[in-house]
Amino acid sequence: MIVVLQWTVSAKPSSNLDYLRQQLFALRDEHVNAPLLVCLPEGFACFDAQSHDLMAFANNSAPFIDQVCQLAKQFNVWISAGTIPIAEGTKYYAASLMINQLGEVVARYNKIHLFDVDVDDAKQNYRESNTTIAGKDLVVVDTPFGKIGLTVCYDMRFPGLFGALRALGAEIILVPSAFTVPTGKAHWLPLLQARAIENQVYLVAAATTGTHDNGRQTYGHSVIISPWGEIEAMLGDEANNIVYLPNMDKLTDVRQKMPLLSHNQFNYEFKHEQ
Ligand SMILES: O=C(O)CNC(=O)[C@H](CS)NC(=O)CCC(=O)C(=O)O
Repeated sequence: MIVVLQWTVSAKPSSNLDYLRQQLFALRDEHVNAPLLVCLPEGFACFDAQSHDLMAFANNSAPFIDQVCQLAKQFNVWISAGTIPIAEGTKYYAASLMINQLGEVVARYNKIHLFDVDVDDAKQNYRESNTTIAGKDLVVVDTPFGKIGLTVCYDMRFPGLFGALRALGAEIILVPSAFTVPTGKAHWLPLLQARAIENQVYLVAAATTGTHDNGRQTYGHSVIISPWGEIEAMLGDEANNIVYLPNMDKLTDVRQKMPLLSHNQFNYEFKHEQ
């Protein structure tokens, strides 16, 4: 089973851990026997805090990561740990960790495409690269749920990344997100549906939602989309969860009937810009 947790992520890491712990308790009562992959939003550790606070957290995020790992072990679940800032020098990576049910970090993807964009909302100018280092490596990780490709939020606008993950064997692609409201209204679903359809993968997008501590708003609408592009489950802008069992036979069927990977005549190249 895939579980998506959507909530209004706080700037306070301990509040976010408390929320995660509460949800894991509730899930354990409801889904005792099924193996669970619990997907958390982008920025779920420490959302949009003042930049010096975020940098301080990023410099010492290991204890927080340990606590998330302990929760995975305690509740016997896999956790897609949305993004956690992990410092290198004076900036940090927006790292998406995959943690197994033993509490081990089995994969780490650093967000590749950084959101340096002007948006018509209250914040207006997003310059993620001021604080964040762009990742360079593609990650597909073997799990009991399938082969999972890792991406983050703004990455969803770059089909080359998703095509490359599919070519590496991805069956499910995760897109933990913190979308703006105007871009979400305009693009969220069509982008995710296109990425699912063209790559014939399940797409799982866990998003943060609502008005955050500093007044910034995010779009919510966490969603799971099938390899045929169907919206299998979607939330609104309230805090809520999705619990969903993907059907891998359906994925195989879609790929067999329309073999896009072998028909594709184009390759994208990954340009390392730095
Ligand atoms: O800042 C944090 O704490 C967490 N990270 C984010 O909120 C990131 C970087 S500012 N947001 C996005 O990538 C939005 C993309 C988007 O909205 C679009 O592509 O339209």
